[in-house]
Amino acid sequence: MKHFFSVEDIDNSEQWIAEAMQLKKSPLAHKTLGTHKTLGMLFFNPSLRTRLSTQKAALNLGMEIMIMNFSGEGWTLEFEDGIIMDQGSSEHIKEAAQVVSQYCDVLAIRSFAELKDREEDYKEKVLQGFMKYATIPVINMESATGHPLQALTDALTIVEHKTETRPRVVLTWAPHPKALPQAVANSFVAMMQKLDVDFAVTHPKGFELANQIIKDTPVFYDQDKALDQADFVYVKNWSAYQDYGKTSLDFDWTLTKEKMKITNEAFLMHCLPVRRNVVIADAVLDSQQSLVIKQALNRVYAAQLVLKKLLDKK
Ligand SMILES: NCCC[C@H](NC(=O)CCC(=O)O)C(=O)O
Ligand SMILES: NC(=O)OP(=O)(O)O
Repeated sequence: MKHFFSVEDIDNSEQWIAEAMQLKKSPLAHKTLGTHKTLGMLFFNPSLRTRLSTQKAALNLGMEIMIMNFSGEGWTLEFEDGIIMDQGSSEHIKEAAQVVSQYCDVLAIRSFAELKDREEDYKEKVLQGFMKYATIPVINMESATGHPLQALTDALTIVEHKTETRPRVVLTWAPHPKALPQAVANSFVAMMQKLDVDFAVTHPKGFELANQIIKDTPVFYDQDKALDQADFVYVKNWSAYQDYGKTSLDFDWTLTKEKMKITNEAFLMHCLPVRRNVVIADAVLDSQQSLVIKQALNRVYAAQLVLKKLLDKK
C-alpha cells in the first residue's frame, strides 16, 4: 500500500480487522515505531473525530504531529496543469505537495465534495493531486467521494458486536437540511461488499448511489421492508448522485423507535456528527442499541492501523 486512499487499499479485510482489534487491546505496543516521524494533517473542512482520533493514533505510535487548517489559513491552491495563474489561486499543488513532503513522513488530508459539479468531485483533484506530487504516503481523512477510515472503523465495530455468523446490515438514507456528500455511504457500501454480511441499502427514489459503487447490492425503496430482521442499522444522509447535490427533508425516513421495532433488536450506527430528531430520533440515539460513541472510539484504532502499516514500510 503506497497511499491509503480508498477501501480498495484494504487488501485483506479480515486480517486488518483482527490487527485493529489487537491495537485496541494494546494501543501502546508500538510506542517507538513513530519516533522522530511526523504526521502532517491538512484540513480543508471541519472535523472533530477524524482530527482527534488520528492525532491520538499518531501519539500512540510515538509520532509528532503538525496540523494545518487549509481553508482560510492556507494559500488557495491550483490543481490544473499548464494553467496561467492570473486568477484567484496563489500556489500550485505541485509545489505545495513537494514542500509539505519535506517536513513530514506521512500526510493526511480532508477535502470534501463541493457538490456543484459531479464530474469535478469524482475526479478527486485534491487527494489525487497530493498523491501525485507528494513524495510521502498520503491518507484520506474523507475526500470528495470516500471516507475509508470511517468504513474500516465501521467494519471493526460490526465484527466486534455481531452475534450471528452472517449478520444483516442495512444502510438507510435519512433526511437532512444540508446537501451532504456521498463519501461516507460510498465507502460503507464498498466495505460491506468485502465482509461476510447480508447487506442491503434503502433510500427514497432519486437518491441512488453510483452504479459502480452499488454493484449487485440489493436496494429497497421501502425502508420498512429493508429494516425487517436487520441486526445493524447504519443511518446516513447523502445528497443525490443523479440530480447531483439535491437534498430532501423527508421526515418519513427519520430513524425512530417505531422503525427500530421492525429490526432484530438491531444495533444503531452513525459516523457522527448527527442532527438529532432529523436523522435519528433522540429515543434511538440514547438507547442501549446505539453504538455511535463506541464507533467513534474505534476511529483511533482504524487510524492507528493505517499509520502503522505505512510506517512499517518505511
Ligand atoms: N465525517 C463525517 C461526516 C461529514 C459530513 N457531514 C456533515 O458535513 C454534517 C454537517 C451538518 O450536519 O451540518 C458528511 O456527511 O460527509
Ligand atoms: N465521523 C467523522 O469523520 O467525524 P468528523 O467529521 O467529526 O471528523
